[in-house]
Amino acid sequence: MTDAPPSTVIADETAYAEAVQLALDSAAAYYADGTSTLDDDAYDRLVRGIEAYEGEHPDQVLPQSPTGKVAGGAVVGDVPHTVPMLSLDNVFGADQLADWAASLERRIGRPVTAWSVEPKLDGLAISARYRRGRLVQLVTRGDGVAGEDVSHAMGTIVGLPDRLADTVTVELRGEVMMTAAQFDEACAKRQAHDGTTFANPRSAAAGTLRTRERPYVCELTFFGYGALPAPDDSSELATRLRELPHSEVMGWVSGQGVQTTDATPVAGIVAETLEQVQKRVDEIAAARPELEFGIDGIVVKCDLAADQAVAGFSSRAPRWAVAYKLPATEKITKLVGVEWNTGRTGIIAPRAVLEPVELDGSVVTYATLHNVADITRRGLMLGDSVTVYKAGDVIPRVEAPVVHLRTGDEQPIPIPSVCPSCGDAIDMSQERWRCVRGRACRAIASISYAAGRDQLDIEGLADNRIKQLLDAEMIADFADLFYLTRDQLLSLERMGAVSTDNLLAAFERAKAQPLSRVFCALGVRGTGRSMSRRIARHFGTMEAIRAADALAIQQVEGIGPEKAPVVVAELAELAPLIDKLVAAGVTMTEPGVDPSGSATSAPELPLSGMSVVVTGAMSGPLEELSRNQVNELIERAGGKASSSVSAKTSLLVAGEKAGSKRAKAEQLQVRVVSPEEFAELVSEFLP
Ligand SMILES: NC(=O)c1ccc[n+]([C@@H]2O[C@H](COP(=O)([O-])OP(=O)(O)OC[C@H]3O[C@@H](n4cnc5c(N)ncnc54)[C@H](O)[C@@H]3O)[C@@H](O)[C@H]2O)c1
Ligand SMILES: [Zn+2]
Repeated sequence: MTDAPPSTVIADETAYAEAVQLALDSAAAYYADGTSTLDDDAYDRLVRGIEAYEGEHPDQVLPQSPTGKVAGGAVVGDVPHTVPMLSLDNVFGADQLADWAASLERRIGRPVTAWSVEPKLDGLAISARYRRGRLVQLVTRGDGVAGEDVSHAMGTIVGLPDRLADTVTVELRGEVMMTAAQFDEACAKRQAHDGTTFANPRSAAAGTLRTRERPYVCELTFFGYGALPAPDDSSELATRLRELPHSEVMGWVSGQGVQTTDATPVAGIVAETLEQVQKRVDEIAAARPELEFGIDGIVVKCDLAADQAVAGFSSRAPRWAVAYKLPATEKITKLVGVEWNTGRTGIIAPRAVLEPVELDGSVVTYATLHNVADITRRGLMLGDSVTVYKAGDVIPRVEAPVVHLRTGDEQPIPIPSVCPSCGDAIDMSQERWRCVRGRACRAIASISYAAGRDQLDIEGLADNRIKQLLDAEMIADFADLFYLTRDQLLSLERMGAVSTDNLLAAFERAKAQPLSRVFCALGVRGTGRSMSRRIARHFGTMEAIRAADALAIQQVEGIGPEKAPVVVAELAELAPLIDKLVAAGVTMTEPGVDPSGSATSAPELPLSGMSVVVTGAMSGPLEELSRNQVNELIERAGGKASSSVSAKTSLLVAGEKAGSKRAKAEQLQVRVVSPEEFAELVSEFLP
């Protein structure tokens, strides 16, 4: 988080004028009712682009440009502020913070010994005017000089009392926002009223604060971050507020019964050194995903009134404070689909498929939608532009549709009427839908997968047979199959002696499958057939795989730092199952791999170092093999099975009806062999 994020590239004067107009329109919508078409990241990139263009073409700067103005110059007000309500300058990382602090200390001519460090609340600034202890007026920030009267919102803002503890005359400044719970409720109310919703808590707060007449009332939250006496007030309190350190002013504010962030995990602190400031910045950033309200950075202020007074203000922002920005946690993207999955416990959960979007350091393609109620409560539709939230390690979630970006082409989201995994009924009595089979539902799918042709290849074990065995509680997972007795199987309905013996023989054959298939049967997330083969060939034994930590697992080609810990964690979870497999005598080694686990490409193997592609119909000794089995054969013989022909391909095995891959191989002068020739080459590895 050290560098400033990128900016929009502006090519010429026309593009510049368009960019300025877009920034003005967006900011006007953003501060008015939160209906901007841009997310914050896009807006910030745009403004940085405008700034960069203006730096290079100072003669072309338009008077209405948003740069250097409070609220991007897009807002006006008619209630003058007693003291301007300004913006904050930004820093992006520790180095920039240190530069800012150094220049501030040069300006005031002494080191700053006390820094106040607070969260930057992501809402709307408001000035709350109290006269003799009574709340008399609420004013928005506006253009910084004058704001808009929003006194109608009095009484709907938690944390902003009608009366203070003392009969004092004072102006409180702070942020109006919505907590996650308030946002949910606001969405539900609006959904019930006009079938639409708010895009995110900040725009819900903006819309709610500024709308005078709404048939429904939404609750807001206030957090104070400053108190100002009137400039001409010379009372004892006014003098005290002017002279106290910021942190003590905030103590006084909360003593008046006004909410501050004091009781939250991101309470303001006073730091003596920049190291301590940075430590608190990191703590606040780490706490962000769990907060009940949005923050978009950390505000660092000179705590001492004397330092603030000497530092003063620029026309746009105080010089004694700075915003340490955190990466955006929310973006607008498209909802392209909804998938339904039944989880381990039988819970049926929808998952949003998104147009990929970069968020807080990773690309997000899927996001949680929690449950059906969540979809209806938000009135989500397929094709909607949606706000997606992700911070740190939290699972990304779809916050809401951006209703004002609808085109009319949006479609209702299909809701399943039966369990997507087993086809049985859905228990809809709770908000979280469940398959009526509960945990057993997942078991059917995972056992059926393990028994599949490309895994343990257990012939004669159809899904209804698996259901029967689960219902009779003879098995709970696929390892239990290897413990079934002849008598148990015979006791099942529609199960004769012949099928019983066939099934038992299939179980015996399954025990002899190589490690790569046994591993694949485990169904570890992200490890399909070819990945399982790679893992098996890399480690050689199940013991070695189980002993591997994330770093060791990452040595396998194709497993990155994100996937490795998942594999390790899932294997740990599967330990009891694997133990049962071991005890049942299932094969736990990979043929042809040195048990030390190292050698995967011994030079004496016929295909070592070769990338082999197979296409067309197999014939001769390969005729009976599935494509997966041919691929296994290639890897046993030391080669790498690949699915497409490229310049890196060493060999194409082309059967009849080979088609385009053959043409491409010829064009690239890749060696082409028939299935028979290939069988000859790898004869000692044939199954
Ligand atoms: N999506 C859009 O179209 C769009 C348009 C305009 C602005 N924006 C977003 O708004 C941001 C600029 O917002 P801004 O001009 O309201 O604020 P700012 O970034 O200039 O910061 C100043 C504001 O910080 C707030 N604040 C929060 N916690 C505070 C604390 N502890 N102490 C002091 N102040 C605190 C106050 O409201 C203050 O007015 C941009 O970075 C952009 O992301 C988005
Ligand atoms: Zn089910």
